[in-house]
Amino acid sequence: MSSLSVYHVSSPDLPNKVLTHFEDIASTLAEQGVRFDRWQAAAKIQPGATQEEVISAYQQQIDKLMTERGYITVDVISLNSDHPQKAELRAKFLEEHRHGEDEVRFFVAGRGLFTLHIDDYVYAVLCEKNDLISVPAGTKHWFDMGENPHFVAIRLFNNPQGWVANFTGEDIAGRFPRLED
Ligand SMILES: CSCCC(=O)/C(O)=C/O
Ligand SMILES: [Fe+2]
Ligand code: NI
Repeated sequence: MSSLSVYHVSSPDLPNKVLTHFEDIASTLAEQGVRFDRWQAAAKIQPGATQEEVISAYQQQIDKLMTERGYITVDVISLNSDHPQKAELRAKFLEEHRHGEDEVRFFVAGRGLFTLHIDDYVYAVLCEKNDLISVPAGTKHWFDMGENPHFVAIRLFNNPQGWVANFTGEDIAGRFPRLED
């Protein structure tokens, strides 16, 4: 079940609130300029499927997002626990970073934990299949795929280079909860 836990930066062990209803998650994130939608990921895709398989299964939804919201590049992260570089990949996304553009991710299988650091608060969003999250450019955040990744996310960019991250060098991510297996 998707969820949102909101913490003060000073209390990583105790969330101020935990939300599990879609409307509550979406409205709380919207107050921070973060868009959280639920789409239908109808095609059956297994983590580990290739980028080509995923894009062709979701071409219609991708085209809709690109046309309506102006994204120009798309790629896919599709990982399962057999991936030989899973530890390195996990470590890279676990460092707090920002992007110069919105971070748009459509989960079409599995799950992952996005954590956003906005002013004095931390918003941990457990995203699952069907969730579409759009985090505004410049928002500090990190992502945990867990020790045994199991997810497929379509990433949309309005930058022709695709994924570019600016790491903040802060160690805040290490203080907040990780994705449980
Ligand atoms: C859920 S897609 C992989 C993570 C990613 O692209 C990112 O930028 C995390 O912050
Ligand atoms: Fe990111
Ligand atoms: Ni699965």
